[in-house]
Amino acid sequence: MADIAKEYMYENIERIANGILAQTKHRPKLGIICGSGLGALADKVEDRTVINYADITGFPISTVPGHEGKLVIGKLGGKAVVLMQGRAHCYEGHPPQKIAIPVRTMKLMGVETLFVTNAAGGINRDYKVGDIMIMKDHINLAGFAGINPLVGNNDDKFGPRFPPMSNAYDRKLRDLAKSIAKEKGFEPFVREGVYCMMVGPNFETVTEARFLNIIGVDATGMSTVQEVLVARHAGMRVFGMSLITNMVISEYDVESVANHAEVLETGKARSKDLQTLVSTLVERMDL
Ligand SMILES: O=P(O)(O)O[C@@H]1C[C@H](O)[C@@H](CO)O1
Ligand SMILES: Nc1nc2[nH]cnc2c(=O)[nH]1
Repeated sequence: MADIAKEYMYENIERIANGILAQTKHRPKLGIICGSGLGALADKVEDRTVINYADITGFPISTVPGHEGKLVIGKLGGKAVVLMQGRAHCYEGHPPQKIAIPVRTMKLMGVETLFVTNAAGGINRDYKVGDIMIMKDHINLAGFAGINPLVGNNDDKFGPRFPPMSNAYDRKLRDLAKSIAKEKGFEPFVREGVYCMMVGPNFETVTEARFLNIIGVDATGMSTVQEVLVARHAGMRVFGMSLITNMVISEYDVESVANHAEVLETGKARSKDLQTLVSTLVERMDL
């Protein structure tokens, strides 16, 4: 088996984590990754330290609009958090092992729980644009093609060779999120379902959309799953939410097509409710 590249090694991640901790007084136990157009949550973080990904040697940089590329460390809902305002994706040319770096960095900073968010296309035909889907499970379709951040030599300091994945999304946090949604009157647009990662960057063909529906997918996107695999490998607790920014076209020969501008627009429109859901969850969860 090929050796792990130096940049992915424990010692390098430890160096990155210590470098970040040296720049802030906060010691977060919660990490939050904001997907396309969802980075406004960072505005709610108080007493913050902000570091550009470009200033963190070894961090993957995002090149996509809607991903600010900033690490924000401070207080949210009374708790210390480290928030990623945007993420890098495999379709930007990053190997999956590189996508693992920010999650492992958070782990070595002391983070125990990871929240992941993303913009996704609705596959479930009962879903509507603007729905928020609590992630119950995922299908790692990219993994079926061998694209998995855990491939390669396993360093037991990060986690075990064969991590279970049948309980990836924390049940208690999902229940808490659902009860908060009920209390806030969000029930009409909060769902719970299965996310599937496609590598992208193209959106789905009609037949791919139909296939995803048949195999039990509710929403599809181009991220998140690899972060979840790495977090669970490292023993972190995970909670995830998808914002349904568009419905994936599942009829042949229709005029409209998916586009990134629509994704960002919906992100803006539903941003406040998503922020309320996340910040209330942070306030009420045990850490
Ligand atoms: O980072 P996420 O998964 O939120 O971004 C989604 C997938 C693509 O990067 C982009 C497509 O509009 O949004
Ligand atoms: N793969 C995929 N990713 C998305 N991200 C936001 N919308 C979509 C979509 O329709 N398909």
